[in-house]
This record gives sequence, structure tokens and C-alpha cells, in this order.
Amino acid sequence: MRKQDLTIVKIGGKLIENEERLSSFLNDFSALNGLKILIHGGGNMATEIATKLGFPTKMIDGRRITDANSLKVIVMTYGGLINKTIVAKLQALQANAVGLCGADGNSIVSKKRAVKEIDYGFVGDIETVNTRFINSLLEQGCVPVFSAISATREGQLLNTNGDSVAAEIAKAMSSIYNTQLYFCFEKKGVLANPQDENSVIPEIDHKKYQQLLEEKVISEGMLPKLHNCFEALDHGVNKIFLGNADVLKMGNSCTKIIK
Ligand SMILES: Nc1ncnc2c1ncn2[C@@H]1O[C@H](COP(=O)(O)OP(=O)(O)O)[C@@H](O)[C@H]1O
Ligand SMILES: CC(=O)N[C@@H](CCC(=O)OP(=O)(O)O)C(=O)O
Repeated sequence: MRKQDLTIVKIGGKLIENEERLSSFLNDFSALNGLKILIHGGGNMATEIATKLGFPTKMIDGRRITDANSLKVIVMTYGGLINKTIVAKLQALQANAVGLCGADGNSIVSKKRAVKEIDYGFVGDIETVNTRFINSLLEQGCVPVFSAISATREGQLLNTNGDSVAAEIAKAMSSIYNTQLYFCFEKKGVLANPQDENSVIPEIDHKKYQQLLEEKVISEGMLPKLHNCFEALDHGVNKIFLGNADVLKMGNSCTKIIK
């Protein structure tokens, strides 16, 4: 029997900050047929609030170095302001959204990243996704909305890259559903020339990905994003797309990740 479809969408922090683009995106998201899950970032807003509080931000290859103060800002910003704003807007669009972080329902258990060359601080690498719990929400007609936060078995909250949260949820839920994963960010897709908004690469396979890495066409936040795309593709996720706030609209140009 064919599995039921599940759509998983990650929305990046730069889109969340723009009220018009966020509303338009949430309209499209709420109108999607079938079961769905939303994951959001909020990196830019956390940086802005941390700066106002006098905590400088350090990023390495698109990943935040998270000390105790930045973790507090992150939990308040992602788990509080952004998550609840999105949930309220989705409720107004008749989607029964439920806001979560990885600690809720023990949904995403992670491990603090081991210190190798770099000490990332309170950053989590996901170990398990509680598919039973997430599925119970879907079966009740809820739309889970996850922030980019996970927790250890010992109860330590950890900052967790939003793209990784989306990819790990999609991978895990692929055991039950036919999954499609969308990464929604500022650009129309992966660009051959990051300065040219119209240079969207329509399809990327493993070979092209290696080539883009070698040619250094991808950098910063695009590095974890594409890494997560191929992780998901290699672990059962059926379809993966990268595009801007209009990526859920029919016929919109974007990048498709293929085998
Ligand atoms: N080849 C590329 N194509 C598109 N964006 C790229 C590319 N290389 C680097 N980037 C950068 O990566 C960013 C996306 O990563 P990130 O900011 O982490 O996304 P998100 O909004 O999901 O947090 C783009 O806004 C762009 O600045
Ligand atoms: C460990 C790590 O880097 N976590 C990310 C989580 C937020 C995120 O992914 O937000 P965007 O989607 O807006 O980039 C961060 O703090 O920036």
C-alpha cells in the first residue's frame, strides 16, 4: 500500500523578519493539502537581540558558537517570540498549529557537540526523533511547528541548526510517510552565481554537489543546508526542494535535489 504524503517545510530566519513575506508564506503553507510540519529558524533575530544585550555573535561555516548567554537568547527568541507568532498566525488561517521545541514530548533528543577543533558550545547534534509522538499530533489533525532547539536526555536545551532539525524529522518520518521536504530561504534556490538572483541551478545531484563545493560556489548557511539535503535524500526522503518564500506556489522556480 502506498504511504500517505507528509510535507515538511523549513523557513529561514530572514523570511520570518519580513511580515509581508511571512504572511504570504504562511498563507501558502496553510493551504497545502494533507499532513504537514513546519520548522523555523531565527538566526538573524537572535543575533540582533544578542547584540542589543551586549553579547557578540560568532558564526563558523553557518553554525553559531553558542555560549550560555546566547543559549538564553535563543530559547527566548526561537522558542518564545518566533514560535508563538507563527503558531498564532497559522491558527488564524484555520491550521491547528502546535508550537514545540525538541524538549516537548521528548520529540528531538540530541547530544552536545563534542569539542574537536572548534568548541561550538551549547549546540546539539540530533540523536533521535520521536516519530510516535509527532505522528500522534498529525493523527489528531495538528500541524506541529518546531523551533530550532533540541534537548539532551539529561534535560539540557541545545541550539540546533534549523535545517538539521528539518532534515532529521523528514528522515525519521519517512519510515511512516511518503515525505517531501522544502527549504525556504531568501534566494530563489541554489545559485550558480550567488550575486545573480536569476542563476538558479534547477537540479543538483551528488556529483554536481561535489563540484559546487570544490568551486566554492556555496558558502556560509548554504553549506549546512545542502549537507542536510543530501543526508535526507540518502535516508528515505522522497523529494527535496530549495527556494524562496514562494517555493510552495505552483510552478515557481527552485532547486530540486536529485539522486
Ligand atoms: N550558491 C549559493 N546560492 C544561494 N545562496 C547562497 C549560496 N552560497 C551561499 N549562499 C548564502 O546562503 C544563504 C542561505 O543560508 P542561511 O542564511 O543559513 O539560510 P536560512 O535563511 O535558511 O537561515 C543565502 O541567503 C546566501 O547568502
Ligand atoms: C547551531 C546553529 O547554528 N543554530 C542556528 C539555529 C537557527 C537557525 O537555523 O536559523 P536560520 O534558519 O534562520 O539560519 C542558529 O542559531 O543560527
